[in-house]
Formats: sequence, C-alpha cells, structure tokens
Amino acid sequence: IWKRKTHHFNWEIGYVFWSPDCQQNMMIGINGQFPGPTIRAKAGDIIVVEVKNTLPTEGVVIHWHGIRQYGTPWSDGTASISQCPINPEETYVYRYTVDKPGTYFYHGHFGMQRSAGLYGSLIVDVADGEKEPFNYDGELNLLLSDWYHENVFSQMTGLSSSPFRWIGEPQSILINGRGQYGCSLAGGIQNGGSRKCDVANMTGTQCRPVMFLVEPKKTYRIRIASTTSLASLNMAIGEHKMTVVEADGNYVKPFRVTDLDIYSGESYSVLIATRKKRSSNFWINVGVRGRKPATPPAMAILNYKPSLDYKLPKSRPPVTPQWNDFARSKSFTYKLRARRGTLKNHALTVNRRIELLNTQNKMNGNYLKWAINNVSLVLPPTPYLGALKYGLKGTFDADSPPETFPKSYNVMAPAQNPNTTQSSNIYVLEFNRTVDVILQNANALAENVSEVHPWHLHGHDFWVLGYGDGKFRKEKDIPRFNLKNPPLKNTVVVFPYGWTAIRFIADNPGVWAFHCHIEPHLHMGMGVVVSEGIDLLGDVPKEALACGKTGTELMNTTFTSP
Ligand SMILES: O=C1O[C@H]([C@@H](O)CO)C(O)=C1O
Repeated sequence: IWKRKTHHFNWEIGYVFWSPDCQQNMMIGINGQFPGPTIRAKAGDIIVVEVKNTLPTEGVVIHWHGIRQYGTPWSDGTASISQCPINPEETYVYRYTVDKPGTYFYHGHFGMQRSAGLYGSLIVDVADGEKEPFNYDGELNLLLSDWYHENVFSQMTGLSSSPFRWIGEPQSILINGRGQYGCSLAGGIQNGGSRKCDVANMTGTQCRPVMFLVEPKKTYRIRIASTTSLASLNMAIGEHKMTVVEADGNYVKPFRVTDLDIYSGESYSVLIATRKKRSSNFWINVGVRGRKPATPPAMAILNYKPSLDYKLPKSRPPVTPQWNDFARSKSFTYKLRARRGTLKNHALTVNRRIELLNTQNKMNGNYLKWAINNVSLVLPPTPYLGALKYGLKGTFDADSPPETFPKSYNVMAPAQNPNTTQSSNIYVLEFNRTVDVILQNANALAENVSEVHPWHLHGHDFWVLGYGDGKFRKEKDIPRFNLKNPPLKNTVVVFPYGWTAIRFIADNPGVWAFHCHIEPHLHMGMGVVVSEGIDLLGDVPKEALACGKTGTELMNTTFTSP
C-alpha cells in the first residue's frame, strides 16, 4: 500500500563565508552551508519547507524548479509573481507535492540571489512499488553552477547602469559547489590555471574536487542539473560513454553520447557502465559552450575502487567541443525524444499561438535591456497572484502584451530601431486551452552576434515541437512539428539566429513566469508572465500578500489611539 510521506525542513537563509573555488567569498547559504541541503522524496510525497530569512537587509524567496505546483501556486517562490519577498527575520512556509519522479533543483528567485549561491538539489524517486524504466546499481548527483567573484549587488548595479557594465564570464565552474580558481586539476592540459592543484592536500577544504567512488562492472545513474548564472555547459567522462534517459524530470528515448550539453535550468540523467577491470581513475570534465569561454573547465574524479580517490587519472581529460560549434550542439539537442509519445490523445488542437521575438534593446537612450516583442519585463511591487485573485486594480500594467512581431523584422541583423518599452503586463491564458509559443531569436545589438537563451516555464512542462534556423515561417514550419514523440521539458534552448516551438496546456491555476534562465538576462527584462484559471483558486496564504497593495488593502486594520 502506497503511503505519501510529508518531509519537513527548517531552513535559515543567510550569508556565509565560503571558499567554493578555493577563494573565500561571501555567499548565500542555507543552515550555514553551501550549496543548500539536498531534498530527496518519493513521487506523491509532500514537502514542507519553513524558510526563515536571516539575510540582514534583503528579502528572499525560493523557487522549486521543475515542480509544477498544481494547486499551490503560492509555493512557486517567485518574488512579485507568486508572493511577497520574505522579510528579514520572517518565515514563509512552502508546502507542495512532488508529483513526478525526476532530477530537479531549487534556487532563489529574487534579484540575482541564485548567482549569490542560493541553490541546491531536489531529487524525486519513483513512488513505492513503481519502477524506473531502466536499471542501475548506484547513483551520482552533479549540481553544476558557475561562480563570480564580484558580488551580485555590484553585478546588478552594473547591469542597470549607464554606461552598461556587463558581468563578463564567470571565474569558476562549480560541481556540487566546488571548483578550483587559480589552479587546474589536470595542470596545463586544458586552458586556464597553469599551476596544478595539490589535490592530496585539499582534504577537508571546501574546494576539494568531487570524487565519485564507483565499482567495476556496474551501471550508474548520473543526475546532472545546471543552475548556472550564465554559462552553457558540456559534460563528459573520460573513456565512458553515456546513455541519456531523463531530461527535466521526464523520461526520454535513450540515446548514447560521448558528451552532453546542458543549459541553465535543465537537468538530465545518464547511465554509464563502469569498466570490467579494477582500473585507475577517470576525469569528469565540465566546460563552457555557446559563449567564448574565459572560464577554465571544472573537473571531478570518477574514482574506481580501490584507487585512492585523489589519484589523478592517467588518461587525458575529455576536451570540451569548440564553444561555437553550434551544429554539434544542435545535433545533441535535436536528439531528444519522449520515451513514450504523450501528445497523441490531447493537445492536438491549438487554441492560441504566441510568437515571442527575443531582442537586445536600448531603453531611454542608453540602458541596455532584453525585450520580448519590444517589451522588457519589469516586476511590480504587488505580486500578481494576490492582485488577480482579489481583483485589485492598478497594481500592474493592464494592457495585453503583443502576441507577435512585425513580419518584416530582420532577425539576421541588428535592429533598425533598438528602443524598447518596459512593462509589467501579462498574457492572460484561457484555462485548459492549448497554447503554442514560438521563441524567435535575433541578432543582438552588435553585428554578427546572436546569443543562446535557455527559456524556463514555471508551473508546467511543455512539449518541444521543433527548432529551426532563421525566421519561423508558419506555412513551412508548422507542418514539420514533431507531434509524435516531442520531449516534455520545462527549459529549452533557443539557438542563436534560430527559433524553438513549444506547446503546453494552460491547466494550472496561477501566475507563472516564463523567462530566459540566464540570471543577468532576466534581470535585464528577458521574460514574460502568464496567468490562467485564477477564479479556480482557493485563498492565497496571507504571508504571500503582505506587501504592496495586497498588503495595504487586504490586511487593513483600523487602529484607534488609546
Ligand atoms: O546581455 C548581455 O550583454 C553583453 C553584451 O551583449 C553587451 O556588453 C552580453 O554578452 C550579454 O549576454
């Protein structure tokens, strides 16, 4: 008999001194630790996290990335959208069901707190009595991130200053919160860090590389999630092929690869077979893709019993493919298929198609922004969820954002007129209707530049129907959509100068962010907000409403002087 369990956590979010890449810095930790604790539960279980904010002077929220929050939109943890930021010394209780097995993570969703280190793993196993559609003997978990030495307040100030100050490339890539700045595990074999790290002497340090103990002749599941601020990554294990079996908490048709691309906001599971003989160690290598790298690759060690775990592998580390080999990235990404086609029986009729043009823009002359159909997102002081549920007027821009962009727009060249408007307007979706979204990339402000943007949708999984180069043409491209076995995901890449088509059913009452998962890009306005089925919702917890107009109008008490 299946019994759902409730897992209870008490977390204090606060600043800690930490040395994630051997250099001490200030980061956001949970209960004094970085990365935050791993949540592990079974499908159907309930998670309750009491989050106490002990950051001295700023609010905080936590988003459970990939968890759809059916019936609990106030637990989605998006500041200004689903709740008010939790004030210092105050507590907010997140309560939600993890309904689907898979590899997930959680992270801050206010300002750029994710980049400050506020994240951790969330892993959901199959319910008791259920089985994964593949077998394995052991499991490794890799949470990938990138790390900047400049603090996020300085980063945010630069991004919203005129002249604009770009944050640049991260100093380090971290694996489970560990990287090595200023030295390289593999010595001069790969660029960056000419000095070889003294691994034997790193025992007990916070930057000691991750060492995964494995036995020969076994199958391991490796879970990989990326919560990077900016970097697109590529992961490979020396002399071990990988079979991809899961993406974003959904099973995929297994396929074999030598290396795997992973964009911020994505997660994968791969299976590896360990070698037959007791053998020396092997490298796990994580390098930068998609942007010209200025960050050395991160490394971990696959440690075969009985080798010493810090014994450096004899074989060379795998080399990350050329950062701008987009043909290769596409061939990986285009391979993803659902293990079982799930689209057949429903969602074949599309009720609405929204085309979203992604552009880099100027605002009021000289502020650099990203915009969607020429609207750069600004979040309102009153969270949408409470404002919509209780019908408070005037808390955000009431006009409807554009559904498309001029057909004459040339996506292959810098915009003729790069000026954008800013708005807090939202797409109101009809409940239970099927929506297609075409994400259209374009040239950035500089000539011959178009960037990678991984888009993440809150509250839903979506089917990825197709990708293409250049401008989306409905007559030609819609008939080519994959309606047979499109993969279900919550984050999908839009390649430079390309488009990506997704489909989802607006079946989750709430207000949901849909945005580029690159932290500075979201900060610069690269996202939209959708709402659906608000009238079907029960009462929003008061703690989610204690700011803005929901604070002043809904929690109004009349005090009389004594
Ligand atoms: O948003 C961005 O700004 C810079 C560059 O376009 C302007 O400095 C960059 O690489 C981004 O991704």
